[in-house]
Formats: sequence, C-alpha cells, structure tokens
Amino acid sequence: MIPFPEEPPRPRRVEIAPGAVHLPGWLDVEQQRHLVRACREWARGPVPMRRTRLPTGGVMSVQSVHLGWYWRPYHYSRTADDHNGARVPELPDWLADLGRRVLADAYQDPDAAVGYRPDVALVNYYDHAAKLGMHQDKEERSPDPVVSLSIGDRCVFRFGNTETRNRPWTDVELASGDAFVFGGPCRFAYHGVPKLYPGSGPNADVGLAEGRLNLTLRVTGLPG
Ligand SMILES: O=C(O)CCC(=O)C(=O)O
Ligand SMILES: [Fe+2]
Repeated sequence: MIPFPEEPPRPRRVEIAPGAVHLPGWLDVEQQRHLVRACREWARGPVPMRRTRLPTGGVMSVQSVHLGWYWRPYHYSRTADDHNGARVPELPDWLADLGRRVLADAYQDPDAAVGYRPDVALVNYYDHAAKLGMHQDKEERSPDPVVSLSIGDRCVFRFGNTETRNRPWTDVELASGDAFVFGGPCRFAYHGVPKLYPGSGPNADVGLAEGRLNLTLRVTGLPG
C-alpha cells in the first residue's frame, strides 16, 4: 500500500516582504502556557481587559490590555484616561527580552536585537467573532520593528503595503506559537486580522479554551 502522505514540516522562517518575517512555531508549548498565564493576570487590571472605544462611537471587537503605555485611537498615555484613569503596569524585562530574541531570529542577526527596547505591549484577545481592520501602527515615533506573538486559534493575518489599505497584500496564516516581525521598509505597512479559525488552537495544552491571543511589542519613541 502507498503510505498516506505526511504533512510537510512547517518552514521555520518565511520572509513575506523585505523586513517582514514569519517565524512559525517560534514559541514552544511551555512558553505559550506561561504567556497565557501572564495575560490572564494583566487582564485583571489595574486597567482591566476591555474593548477599545473608537472616535466614531463604536468599539473594537478585539479586547485588549496594555503594558508600558496605554493606547487608544490615536495616541499613547501612561494612564487609561478614557476608562478608569489607572496607570498601566510596566512592561516586564522578560517580555522585552523575548522580543529581542524574536528579532534576532527573524533577521538572523544578533546585532539587530541589541538596541531593541520595546516599551509598549498590546495584548489582544480575539473571540470567534473578533476581527481587526486594516491599519498602520503609526502612533510611534520610532522606526523600530513591531514584534508579534500568536497563541490559540489560527487566524488569517493580512499583511499589506505601506501606501494604501487595499491590495496588494499577502494573507499569512498565524498559528499558536508563531512570531511575526515587521520592520525596515515594511514597518508602516497596513495589516489586519480578517478571519479566525474557531477551534483550531491547542486549547488545553496552552491554557486557552478558545479564541486567539496576540501580543504585539512596539517601541513608542516617546520620552519616559
Ligand atoms: O492580532 C494581530 O496579529 C495583530 C494585532 C495588531 O495589528 C495590533 O495590535 O496593532
Ligand atoms: Fe497593528
């Protein structure tokens, strides 16, 4: 009998565009579990996880909690001025260090990571109905790369161009444990999350029963 073909191993590093790199399976299960536990702690407060209010009056479908700086459309502050006024917690050194290690692997250059000092982390939680529209991360005054980590359900991460929110774009599937970096000529590319695959995550193995968790690290370039 001809054996059923095995799934090909996922590639370890995929350059999507100059400066944009996908690292499938960068986090092991233990690291993912640790991050899920940490996110549960941060979600409790002092600024609890919530849906960001938009200037249009609506709310984002993604729920989030921030470390280092509080983000709302379209600026940063230290305190949640549109919410409970509390100050966000510091971004822990171990998380910044994780960001540096992702960067070194993404750019295959330990030096690329040496001066990288992310000072804000956005923790985003997607339930099955949540999406994130095409946008640029552009409130930062630094050209340093954005590092993103994914845990839980798989999603389509739509990575576009720096000119418009429309095509051309590349749809990348981000799975639990994947890292994604965009910097250099891609730093201000439009991107979004149009689709989640409910039930596709490792669930109990990482301590996240459903949905998708994303951690996004950025350098604001703002004075301390
Ligand atoms: O969830 C993601 O993968 C992307 C999140 C994102 O683009 C953002 O928080 O600005
Ligand atoms: Fe973004």
